[in-house]
Amino acid sequence: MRLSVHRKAHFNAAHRLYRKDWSDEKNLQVFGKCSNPHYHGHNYDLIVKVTGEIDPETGFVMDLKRLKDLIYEEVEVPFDHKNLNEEVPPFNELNPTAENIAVVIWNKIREKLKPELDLEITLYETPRNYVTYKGE
Ligand SMILES: Nc1nc2c(c(=O)[nH]1)N=C([C@H](O)[C@H](O)COP(=O)(O)OP(=O)(O)OP(=O)(O)O)CN2
Ligand SMILES: [Zn+2]
Repeated sequence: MRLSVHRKAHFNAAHRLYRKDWSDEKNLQVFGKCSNPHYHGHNYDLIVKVTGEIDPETGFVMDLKRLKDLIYEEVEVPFDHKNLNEEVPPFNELNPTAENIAVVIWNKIREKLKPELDLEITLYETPRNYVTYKGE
């Protein structure tokens, strides 16, 4: 029997949707206001879903305190109140779209989880725009 535990988290960050190899005009044409050279910010909401078997000894799929600490270390500390393009690798080289941010978060958390656990990330960039990624 497999079931899922979830942890919500939150961070604020600034970004600019932008490709260095495109002109400002092309960036503006493709990314619109999100390509503002002076950046803009979002209140990101994150949901981390971990799926696995219940450990018969602990009754846990995973200790949610450990998941909370993992998200804090891997996401909140490096991302919160940061300019993603300027301060948070790999977004100096990778366009910080919601999709790319979700994949980066997934990779960071995946490597800290036991292999038998499945991971899915839901990232809200605005209350109405969100992406999901489960490593497929
Ligand atoms: N596929 C994607 N499309 C867009 C992304 C993205 O990450 N992936 N990002 C943006 C902008 O960064 C930003 O999200 C602005 O989007 P927008 O729809 O204009 O949202 P609003 O600021 O108007 O706020 P709502 O609350 O969602 O109305 C654009 N596209
Ligand atoms: Zn944006």
